[in-house]
Amino acid sequence: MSCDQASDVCGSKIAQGTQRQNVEEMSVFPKISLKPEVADFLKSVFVNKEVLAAVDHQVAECRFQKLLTCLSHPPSYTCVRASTHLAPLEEIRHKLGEELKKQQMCSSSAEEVSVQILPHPRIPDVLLLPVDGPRPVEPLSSEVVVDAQCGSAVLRGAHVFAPGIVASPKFMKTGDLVSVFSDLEGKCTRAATSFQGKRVFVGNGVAQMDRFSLFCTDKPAKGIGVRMVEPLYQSPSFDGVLPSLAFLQNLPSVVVGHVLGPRPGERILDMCAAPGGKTSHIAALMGDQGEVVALDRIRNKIDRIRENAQMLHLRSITAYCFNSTQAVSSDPAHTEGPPFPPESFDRVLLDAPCSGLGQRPNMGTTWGLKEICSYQPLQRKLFHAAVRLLKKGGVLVYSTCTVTLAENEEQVAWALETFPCLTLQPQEPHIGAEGMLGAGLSPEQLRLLQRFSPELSWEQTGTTALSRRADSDTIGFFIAKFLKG
Ligand SMILES: C[S@@+](CC[C@H](N)C(=O)[O-])C[C@H]1O[C@@H](n2cnc3c(N)ncnc32)[C@H](O)[C@@H]1O
Repeated sequence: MSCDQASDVCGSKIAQGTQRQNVEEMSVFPKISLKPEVADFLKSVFVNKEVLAAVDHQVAECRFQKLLTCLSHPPSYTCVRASTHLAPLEEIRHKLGEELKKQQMCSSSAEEVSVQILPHPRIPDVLLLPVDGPRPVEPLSSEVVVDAQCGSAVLRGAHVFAPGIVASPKFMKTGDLVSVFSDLEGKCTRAATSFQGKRVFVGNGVAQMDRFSLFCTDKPAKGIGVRMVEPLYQSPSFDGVLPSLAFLQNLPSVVVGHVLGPRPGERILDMCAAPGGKTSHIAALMGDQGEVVALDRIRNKIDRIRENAQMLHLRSITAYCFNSTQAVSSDPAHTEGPPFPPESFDRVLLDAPCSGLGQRPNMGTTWGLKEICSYQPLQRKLFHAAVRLLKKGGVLVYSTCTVTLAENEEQVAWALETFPCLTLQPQEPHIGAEGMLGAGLSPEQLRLLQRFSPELSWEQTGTTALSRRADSDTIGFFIAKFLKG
């Protein structure tokens, strides 16, 4: 079934004319490009037996097709976590508005930049900035090609950084107006002068360096390579804007901190912490009173955790490079650094390494099924350590930024069976959808889970109230909260 056909099937549920118009308006990019084996696997997730017992085959297929479409598009809001441990929300909102106005004045397309900043109606430290797009921008004849990661960053408001550029016109000079294209499959040869492969247009900008500085010197080029003046999706660039007060973070990630519910004076473990977005949120929610232990296996990522803690003036965070699967010690006297004795922590966050298939915008991945399916065993090893390190009566939050059942609902079903001491808990706030059918969980259990599923509201984007749209048009994400009895 084609995407249009799938849309038509869903259209029977709502006003069809409006829906078709919105789907077309929003679908400026092709669906996320996946290896056929990965596309088949994902389809089997969204069109599974339990789902088919509850809804029509075409409805399930439609949800899957919409997922593929919305993954390649950016969410419609930029989410900023405000440092309310340092200043009141209104003050931060005002300062941010002033800073972004200054940015506007420096931009050549000043009048087009939106500075609307909305407080989230239910989350006290969230500010939302609507993303304007897709805008009617015409491509030019001069083309710069960037890698897919850089292309995704541009769609979320960034300028083009020089290391992301893979091709440029032969005689490109500083100040030239250029169109920027994202190389979807990573097939463009570095330093090429043109590229005809699979690519998408992400906007127009002004070259900040010539071709020679990009490709013909010994030193790798640094800094902004193209300053975007007409991005397809317009949202402010946060590079260096109020670094201690405004932290860019996806909305579901901010929800994780609140769901964990840390209290001043507690001892908290963040098992997979880098770059420290959630670690710093936890410390801020505790008013920097207590101890937040942050572990990550990758040494150079530990510096990022420390830098973020310093930038946000948080002293209660201690970061260690450590493999969290080994974080339980048999020596009860060893309490300083990792490994720790069992039952050392009041709350544990397991924001697990995952296949990342909820990230947006993501125009394509070259990963095969082997990579996509490699995370479940690692997540289970980490889960074992998490449960042992948690005190009785303590809270464990498990989260991922992916959409598979294997890494989400199936992990919950496995955890409930493996650890009889765990019970699922309600989440506050609960602004996402409930868990997905397919892992044998009961309706009550599914209601306790929080799955951010942008595909569920994709066609309603044009008509839904702003705050509801911000809650639903997010990255794909999953949260489960357990109590250890
Ligand atoms: C989803 S990211 C964490 C994002 C982070 N919680 C945040 O909000 O900024 C997963 C992290 O797990 C780390 N990781 C993977 N395996 C690990 C292990 N065995 N022990 C500790 N960290 C691990 C990765 O290096 C990666 O930084």
